[in-house]
Amino acid sequence: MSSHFLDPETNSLVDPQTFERESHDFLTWLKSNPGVHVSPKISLTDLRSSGAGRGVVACTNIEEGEDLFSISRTTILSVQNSDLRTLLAADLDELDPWLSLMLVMIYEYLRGESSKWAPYFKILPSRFDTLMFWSPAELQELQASPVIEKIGKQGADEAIRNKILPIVKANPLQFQPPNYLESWEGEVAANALLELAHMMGSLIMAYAFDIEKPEDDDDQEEDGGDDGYMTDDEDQVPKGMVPLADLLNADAHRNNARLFQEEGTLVMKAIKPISQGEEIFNDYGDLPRAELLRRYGYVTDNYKLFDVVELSLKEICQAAGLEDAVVESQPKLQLLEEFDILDDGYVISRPAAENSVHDIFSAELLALLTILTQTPSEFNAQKSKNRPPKPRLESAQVEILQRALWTKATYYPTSISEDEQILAQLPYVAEDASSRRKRMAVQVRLGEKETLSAALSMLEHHLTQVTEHRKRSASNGGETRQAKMPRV
Ligand SMILES: C[S@@+](CC[C@H](N)C(=O)[O-])C[C@H]1O[C@@H](n2cnc3c(N)ncnc32)[C@H](O)[C@@H]1O
Repeated sequence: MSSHFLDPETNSLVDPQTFERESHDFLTWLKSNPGVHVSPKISLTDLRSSGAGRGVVACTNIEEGEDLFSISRTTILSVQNSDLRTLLAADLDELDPWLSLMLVMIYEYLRGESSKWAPYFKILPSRFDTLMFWSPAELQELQASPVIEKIGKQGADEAIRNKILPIVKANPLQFQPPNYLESWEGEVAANALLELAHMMGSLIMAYAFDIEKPEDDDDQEEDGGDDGYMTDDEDQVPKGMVPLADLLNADAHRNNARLFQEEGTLVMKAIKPISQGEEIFNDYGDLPRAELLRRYGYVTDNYKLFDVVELSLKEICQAAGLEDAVVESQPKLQLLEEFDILDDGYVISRPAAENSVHDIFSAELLALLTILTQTPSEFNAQKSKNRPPKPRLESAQVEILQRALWTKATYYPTSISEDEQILAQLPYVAEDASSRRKRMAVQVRLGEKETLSAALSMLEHHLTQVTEHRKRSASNGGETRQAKMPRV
């Protein structure tokens, strides 16, 4: 059973009756807001026994296209709708969408019952399994997964200390310290704020929606941003907490509802017929399980097909025998950089039966491998053509890729079969955080190893095809070379 829904007073699991009552109070509050409509065909349900917290289910059959609920824009917990917007406008304007919503949520949370969103906060979790909260020992279970580098805890801590704490300290009237603190001064208070800010940051990451201006018409999925809580420039869209819309769990295969952003309201509609008793699912996108874990703190096998393995530029350069991967000292890398096709890392998706090498190994990766295998005279010719190399995947490129993938596999201390055995011994739904997290870590690292292994098998098969083609071509006097070369 998930321990996310704890009674803040007793720190013990909220009992089912209290859980039900909080759901009921939340819905009563929500429906009391102007412009909010909730279909009587849906209800909130307790899914803690399957590790999924609260969820939304159909109480009766629902047709495709039916409105499940609509939430007026004024009910969204956002910078726009909070009084803090008028009280501290200048401070809020200085912050990016993540930090400004974080500050607003801290403000509203500290107001307790005086906040318009008090009944909403009561049903939101205060504990998370997102990677931000894992101990070093728990993170170690992820082994060589690159997701560890993306957690961004240090950057988030710094942003909170440097940007949020000074505003909170300077405005004690707006941000009343909790009872156990006299003021926001000192390290104990700073740590308490850090904890509160991380709670809000994690809620934004796993619950918030990008809120489009009414005139934009693209539908939005929930977006957890990039590394840490902070985001790239392109992800500067205002964010908001949309009550009820964020109580839908997600499932890559069973997605049956979507949030449509209309002029004055956001409407959740059924995108498929939904049968009585069925859970109503959103979709968080095609996320590898490592990302699902980082942003949402859970994994399910339904996201297995999106697993990836990542090779860094450095790992590929090493496999190609280069001394380093410093662009300034490597003319081949420089050339790719000039054409804007050099990356720090390359993502390799989990191969499916219908995939060709072309689907799994990107054109940018193949261009890198191609240039790395060019002889000095080929490279000079390439430079004088002033064109990026045509991506190839023949034996020379395959060899580098195989070497890089084999080396990568050695960074994971356990094998696929060992992980399968470990997984078989771990409880499916664990009450304690450490076994729950261990299970998820093993699922993630196992998925990456399976992806590595499948990519290697695919390369092996491709190499056989390339070799056979060469032999056939040689015995035919080279005539079939262009016509039958395996596609890359
Ligand atoms: C947007 S909220 C959904 C509502 C959430 N279940 C709750 O009780 O507040 C996202 C969180 O729900 C949980 N979740 C979503 N989909 C899930 C699933 N298919 N299985 C288990 N947990 C899920 C994860 O903890 C995730 O961070």
